[in-house]
Amino acid sequence: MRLSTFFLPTLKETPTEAQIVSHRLMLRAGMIRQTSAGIYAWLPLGHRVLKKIEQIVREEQDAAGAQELLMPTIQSAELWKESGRYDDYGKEMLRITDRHDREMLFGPTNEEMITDIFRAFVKSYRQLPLNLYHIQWKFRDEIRPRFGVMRGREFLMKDAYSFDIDAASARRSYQKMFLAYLRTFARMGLKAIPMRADTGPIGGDLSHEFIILAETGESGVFCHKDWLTLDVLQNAPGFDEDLQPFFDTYTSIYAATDEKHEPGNCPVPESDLVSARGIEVGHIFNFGTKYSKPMNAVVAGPGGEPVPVEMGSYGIGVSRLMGAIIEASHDDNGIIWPDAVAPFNVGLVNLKVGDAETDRVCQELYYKLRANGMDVLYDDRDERPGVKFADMDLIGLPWQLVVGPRGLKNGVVELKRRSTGEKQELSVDSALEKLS
Ligand SMILES: Nc1ncnc2c1ncn2[C@@H]1O[C@H](COS(=O)(=O)NC(=O)[C@@H](N)CS)[C@@H](O)[C@H]1O
Repeated sequence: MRLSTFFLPTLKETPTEAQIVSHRLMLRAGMIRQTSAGIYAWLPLGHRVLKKIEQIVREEQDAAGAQELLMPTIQSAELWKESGRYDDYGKEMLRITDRHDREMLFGPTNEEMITDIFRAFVKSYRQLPLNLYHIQWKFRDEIRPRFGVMRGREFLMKDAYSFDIDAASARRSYQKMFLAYLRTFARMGLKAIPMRADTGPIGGDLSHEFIILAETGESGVFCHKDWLTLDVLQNAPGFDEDLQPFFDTYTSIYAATDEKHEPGNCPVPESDLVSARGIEVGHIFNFGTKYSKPMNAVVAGPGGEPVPVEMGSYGIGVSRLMGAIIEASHDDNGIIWPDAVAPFNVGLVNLKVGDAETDRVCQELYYKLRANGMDVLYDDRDERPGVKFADMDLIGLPWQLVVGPRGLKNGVVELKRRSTGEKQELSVDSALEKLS
């Protein structure tokens, strides 16, 4: 992509309405634009990151054996009346009336809808276990949307739903999602700590929130200091193995949100207890027959008897993750994207547009890097080097490859690693090799 034609409306000044660094940087880097309270347009740079985050979530759900589908955003109120949640949900639910005066709503979550789809087709325990998920926009009319995409009103969520014949099998489904979540966040360069949590309007009695430690986080959390150094995926089991030992290990090291933490009843000595702020990037629930009973989602058991299925639901805040990653990975100059979610892998900087040799080498690098499968943002603008370097640091691409007449006289280009600031002078071929 050539920066001279790329729609990247960066801002010079820091927007006053942004209270936290991720919101400030997403606006300055031209990634989003607020269209109304808590609702955003995803501009090209932000959209690229959103798709990369989505793809990692998708791959790890698929690896765990979940199957992707796509449910609509607009739902009938009928289903929510069946489950009894239509009135409970309160003002957060955006209620809509269609032209035939039918009561509809913009879905805040999909337990009812997925249960309706399930009960229409699944009749036997032989078809279980089943885990269906989608990555779809949700609407929750938050009373105070804030912190940019962190607490939006329209936001992108991966929500998965598991169906099992009994509680033991449902626990295994829950454990598979538990492992999938730890793998997912680790791939994004995030340390997510699973914490016992309240179940709230979703329901059930077993629930974990996955929290990223960040001083601007909305959640107050307490955990054993070991969490700060643990590598949970070292020797992690495969999805087809017994996950109970892994699950027991990583749910026994103390970690609790402030709602669950009882200072007088905490097993961790003061000296080992960390109190911090965190961002909830995922939340998983096991809620048994809370929806299958009222909605009559039953299958024929081994003896032919009708069995209401045991369910769980598993959410990841895909759009919230964009903000969480920036909160966890930035410096004074801007964003520092982990390689796995970066909008482009390399920022190619031409220091002297119009200089024949510099232009030629940039063209060659631009062509060869893309031929090697790299996403390249080529800064071919007629701008001063200082502006180019500042923009590249702001948008946070993992690598900057800088080409200028002086370097070329010595047969070198400069390669900079954004996360460390480390710079190397390399020949063109060595740079290509290092980046491929
Ligand atoms: N207002 C919001 N803005 C951005 N992300 C949100 C918002 N509300 C929730 N999320 C994200 O969505 C995740 C799942 O939301 S949830 O309410 O906890 N869980 C559910 O909705 C369940 N149905 C899981 S399938 C949260 O962990 C959080 O990361």
